[in-house]
Amino acid sequence: MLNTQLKSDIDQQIGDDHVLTNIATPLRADAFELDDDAKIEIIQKHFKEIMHTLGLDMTDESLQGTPKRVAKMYVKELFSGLKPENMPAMTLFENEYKYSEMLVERDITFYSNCEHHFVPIVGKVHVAYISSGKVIGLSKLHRIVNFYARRPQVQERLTIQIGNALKEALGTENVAVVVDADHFCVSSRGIADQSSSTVTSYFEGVFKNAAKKEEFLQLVKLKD
Ligand SMILES: Nc1nc2c(ncn2[C@@H]2O[C@H](COP(=O)(O)OP(=O)(O)OP(=O)(O)O)[C@@H](O)[C@H]2O)c(=O)[nH]1
Ligand SMILES: [Zn+2]
Repeated sequence: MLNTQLKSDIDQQIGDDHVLTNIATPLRADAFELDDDAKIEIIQKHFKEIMHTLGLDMTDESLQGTPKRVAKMYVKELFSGLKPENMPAMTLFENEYKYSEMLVERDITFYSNCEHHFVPIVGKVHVAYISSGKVIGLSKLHRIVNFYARRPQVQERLTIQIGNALKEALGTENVAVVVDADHFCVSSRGIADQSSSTVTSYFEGVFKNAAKKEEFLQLVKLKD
């Protein structure tokens, strides 16, 4: 039930100013008309063409399997989070202990891909929430992060999608997210800076309050 709601609503949320903020990944209406096998078949064909165009000998034994491998990896792994049915099921529990402080799950490792260059974004996500009566299985926090990471992404959208999904799943406004990531489009090409990282944040509910924000940042040790 909750999951159905998540699937249908999660990409469109009412923002702070009650303006509809569209943070949906831009997908066409017919995005899921083809099944995974059909997508793999088509991507494989096109990827083989790309490799051929680069001048690679596609009869070479080591290269032959690459188009299929890449196609499968795109559909089943790297971009599996495009498919709403891959949204993780949420396990919620009663907050039996009446724990009322923030819960922080820090250093959640994620692997995503930049939608501008299709090269990796690798980083850590730190999330926090304050229970409104329900608590969530800790692994589900990781699964939500990974679901949205498994899409072609920009970091700003990834951050908001994770935050909105947590708010929806937990039925609370009190959610914070910080994403700290290395973009290979910045480090391995282009400007080729290997030492910078990109930090984005999402603070809703009580986390807009300076003291709560500070407490969260202290707990994830982003400060000092
Ligand atoms: N805001 C934002 N920008 C990103 C993200 N990932 C990559 N970019 C940037 O998107 C831009 C892509 O736009 P272009 O300037 O057209 O691309 P480009 O010519 O390859 O740019 P260079 O990287 O400067 O060579 C680059 O500046 C990237 O650094 C992200 O998650 N968020
Ligand atoms: Zn990029």
